[in-house]
Amino acid sequence: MTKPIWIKHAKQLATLASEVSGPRAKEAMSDLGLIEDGSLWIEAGIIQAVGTTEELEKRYSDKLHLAEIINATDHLVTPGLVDPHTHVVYGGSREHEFEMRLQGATYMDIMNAGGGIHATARFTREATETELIEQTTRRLDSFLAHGVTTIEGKSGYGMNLETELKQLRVMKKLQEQHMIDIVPTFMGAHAVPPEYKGREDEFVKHLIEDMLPLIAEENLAEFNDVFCEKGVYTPEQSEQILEAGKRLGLIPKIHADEIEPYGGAELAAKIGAISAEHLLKASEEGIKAMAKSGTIACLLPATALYLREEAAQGRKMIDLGVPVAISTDCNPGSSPTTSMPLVMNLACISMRLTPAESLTAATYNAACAINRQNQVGSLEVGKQADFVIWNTKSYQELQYLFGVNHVKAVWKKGVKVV
Ligand SMILES: N=CN[C@@H](CCC(=O)O)C(=O)O
Ligand SMILES: [Zn+2]
Repeated sequence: MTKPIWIKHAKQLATLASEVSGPRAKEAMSDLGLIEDGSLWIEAGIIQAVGTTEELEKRYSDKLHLAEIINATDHLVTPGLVDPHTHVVYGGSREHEFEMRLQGATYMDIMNAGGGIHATARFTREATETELIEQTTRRLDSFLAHGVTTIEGKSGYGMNLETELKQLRVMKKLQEQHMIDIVPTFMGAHAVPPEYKGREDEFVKHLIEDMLPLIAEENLAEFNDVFCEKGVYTPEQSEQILEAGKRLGLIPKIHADEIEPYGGAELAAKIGAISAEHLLKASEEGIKAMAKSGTIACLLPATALYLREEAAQGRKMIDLGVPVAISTDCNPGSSPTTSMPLVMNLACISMRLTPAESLTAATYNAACAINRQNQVGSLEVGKQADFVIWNTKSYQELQYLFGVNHVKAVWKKGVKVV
């Protein structure tokens, strides 16, 4: 039997526990469930008790001598960060596009000329499963090193059945091999594959009739995502794809209003998507509709910065009642990063979230965006013992010190992994 683990004397223990159930909006995003001189008791990878050090010392007085004791004096302890939107499984690299964009080419110019998502699809179609596992493992290690213990991962760099299946199977294998938890999303509608150019509706039909049923039958994904954008998939096509997924039990997500306002936020609210992603150009009506439907805004400030675009209106969304989550969007084109701490900094700097809101967006609300709020995202009895000990004294200091990795230690399911 493994020893119990006692984390004690955390200067600040941000539990993220709250009376509010479900995604947090408005003031609820500021409630971090803080405990000064906080303590956690863990057995078999699961949190058994949360409280002050004094409380847990009394409660477990007859077991203290059996425990592995971790002294977190002077440190902030938070839940393991959750990244609810990544394209982590891909082949190749696109550094030359970075230079093209610096010289004035836009993201869509590059994609329409056969680069962008299409370039990564060519690399990913060619890569073997073993190569993809090797490349992705390096990124997963980097996520853990930055305090991220659960991520979502999307397919979408195949856009043919064979490669979409390959990406999803790679995620399944990595889920077994790696300490990080990966929650899979099917995104066959990430772009229109070149072999279907001019025959978009035929591809939509193929995706609905041939791809989605197989993905669902093999239980390879929990979510279904579409790039709803001018020149990619129309709101009508997106709706058809997402409704077809719903009928098979796949929960809808939408890449919405990233480049142009296109009714994506409105569509997310209409079809009951769990989250809408990007939203840089979302309309006020769309934001209000999302607040009403409780759709989570999954905001990606590192992507906006990398594309040198104005960030999404995170402050306004929270004020209007939309629950906000944040993510790296880790992908080889518009956000090649695994740093959620940087994303938390950017959420404050470029979207004017408060430090407390930013932490909620990167933990509990992020877990809600991938339907894992009962397992991770907060430090509560019965949940996985996924947590980070930071080299800062407070969450305020963590958000203030910019662009540096302050991770001291990362624990996943009660095991120290960093
Ligand atoms: N915008 C669409 N898809 C990804 C980028 C994919 C890529 O450029 O490879 C995103 O969420 O940012
Ligand atoms: Zn994305």
